[in-house]
Amino acid sequence: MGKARGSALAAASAIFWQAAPYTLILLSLCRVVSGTLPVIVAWLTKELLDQLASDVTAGGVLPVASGLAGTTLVGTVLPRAAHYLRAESDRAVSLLSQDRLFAAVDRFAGLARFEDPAFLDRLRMAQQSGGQAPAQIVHGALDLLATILMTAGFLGSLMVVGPFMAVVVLLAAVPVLCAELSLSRRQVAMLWRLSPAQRREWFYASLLSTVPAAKELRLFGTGPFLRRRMLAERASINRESARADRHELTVHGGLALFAAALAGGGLLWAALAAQSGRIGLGDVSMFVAAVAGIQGAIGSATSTMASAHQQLLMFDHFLTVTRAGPDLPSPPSPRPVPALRSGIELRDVWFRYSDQHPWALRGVSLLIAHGEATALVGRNGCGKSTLVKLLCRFYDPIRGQILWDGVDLRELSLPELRRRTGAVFQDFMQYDLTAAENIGLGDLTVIEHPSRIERAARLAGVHDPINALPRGYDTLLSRMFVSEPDEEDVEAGVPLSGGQWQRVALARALLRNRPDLVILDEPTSGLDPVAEHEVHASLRTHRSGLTSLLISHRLGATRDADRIVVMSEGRIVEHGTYNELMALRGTYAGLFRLQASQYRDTLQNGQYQEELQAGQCQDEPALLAETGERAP
Ligand SMILES: Nc1ncnc2c1ncn2[C@@H]1O[C@H](COP(=O)(O)OP(=O)(O)OP(=O)(O)O)[C@@H](O)[C@H]1O
Repeated sequence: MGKARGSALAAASAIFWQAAPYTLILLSLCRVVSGTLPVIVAWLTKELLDQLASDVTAGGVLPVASGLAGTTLVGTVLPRAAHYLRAESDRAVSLLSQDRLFAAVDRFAGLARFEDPAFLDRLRMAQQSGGQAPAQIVHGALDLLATILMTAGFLGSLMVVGPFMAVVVLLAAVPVLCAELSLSRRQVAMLWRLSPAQRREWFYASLLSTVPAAKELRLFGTGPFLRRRMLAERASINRESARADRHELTVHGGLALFAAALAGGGLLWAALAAQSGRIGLGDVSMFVAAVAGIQGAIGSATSTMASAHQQLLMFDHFLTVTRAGPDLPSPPSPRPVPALRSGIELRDVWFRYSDQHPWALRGVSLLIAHGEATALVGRNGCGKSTLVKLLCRFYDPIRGQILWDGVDLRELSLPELRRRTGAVFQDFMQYDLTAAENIGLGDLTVIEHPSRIERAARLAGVHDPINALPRGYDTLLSRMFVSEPDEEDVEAGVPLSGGQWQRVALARALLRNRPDLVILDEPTSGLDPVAEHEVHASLRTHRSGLTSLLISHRLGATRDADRIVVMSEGRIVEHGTYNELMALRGTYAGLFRLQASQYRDTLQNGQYQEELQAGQCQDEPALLAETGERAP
């Protein structure tokens, strides 16, 4: 434990040194001076009093008096300078440590760490320390250095002046130090114990105050329930901290009485000894300064150490995250990724998310041939998105291989592989940025090229809605970050509808200049039928000649694929063209007929005709195009 703390202190000091080397030197000097200054002041005071008592001339006291004035001046200026240096170093250190933390997070090439609750918890705690931990730890160590210097200086001085007084001061200091250390350990243990309750409290608080949960909270009326849970967590935290405060009050009260009794007794002795001429007036002042200095320093150092100790625990999370090795193995010299020529082959791929999870893929073998459109269908949870995650190499297969033109993905350069892949995921992102930036994030090299962004938007069928926004492509697609002067302006930030957001995500994926592999995981599930029809037509143009993988529960969208692959419980159970699968009359044909029958029933019972006449329904060919059925 001690060794681990030592290594954490060394790591914190290294970050501090890299962030603010000169400030660290100046701060260390400040702490050395602030540790020794009270001892020097006490010596000069003693000297002055002794000289005054021994009737020296006015000129004789001048050097000592000037020295005392000088040190007092330094003592006044020093805390302010140290305060400034501390703030300056805090800024530099937090910038560097935040950068280190998020650079480390960005280095995780896969998803496994982000889906590991224990690791996520560590990451959250490393974030919560806000990059302050390394600076706080070093400040704690410097405070301790100043306390040690001051205590050693006063004890050494008292040993010279009168060993008996040194014993008295030591006797007063040791129990205070022990008690304060034990209190600080208790406090850290308590904070550690309380952290799960605190995190639960934050979780409930965020549910109560964020947009995604707001709808359900209002609809189901769960606000009071969640508020009660949040307050219950707060109440349990309050109970525990009140108990700790009562304990601290008792200990501190006892210690104060003990220290006061010892110091008072010692002072009484010193006064009597001075009166009887056994010690000088200066010795009494030295004694008084030593008692006050040591007790004050120990008091403040222990509270600094308690917070440094707490920061050490936080810093441990920071170190675990920043020192974590790569989550996906990478060869020493990864192979370049050439343009896809023959295809991507999955060879007997088995995968599960952890040893505790069941297999999500069970021996999948599949060729996604170059230039072909492959559609992947199957019921919820059959493993479609998992297969996509493996194709993007967010995870590696547990058994089996995925080959890019015959080369295992694990041997290839991952950044290059990702550059050659374009994807729209089911859980696509909605960035609180402008429309242009939301699309431009798909390829940072063209984020400043409006024509490329517009082309992608047209392809995804979202150009017209964006163009109609108050500030066109420069409209902020959120009101979250609307600046204060614009707050009254309803046009400053405009949220999109769910389907429009989905098209923006599609445009982002299509921005890449002809990626080798395009993965579309339910790219149109939130679109209205007309929009879906348009987007599929547009995608067909974009896809032609490209290798693509389309996942969709709307089977009509898959019938044009060169090959349809049907999955069930982690296995491929059927594959072939639309005609082959329909002729097979297996799972695909069954699912297809089921979907089509729902439309056919509507058509047969006349409801459709009425809706069409009332203008509530799209025309029949468009409907049938969606299901894939031919018009009778
Ligand atoms: N991060 C994860 N950790 C553990 N299990 C997971 C994770 N993601 C998916 N699974 C499990 O893996 C299996 C396959 O899930 P997957 O998301 O691949 O299915 P899917 O076919 O895409 O389903 P859907 O059609 O509902 O999107 C499911 O049993 C699911 O519970």
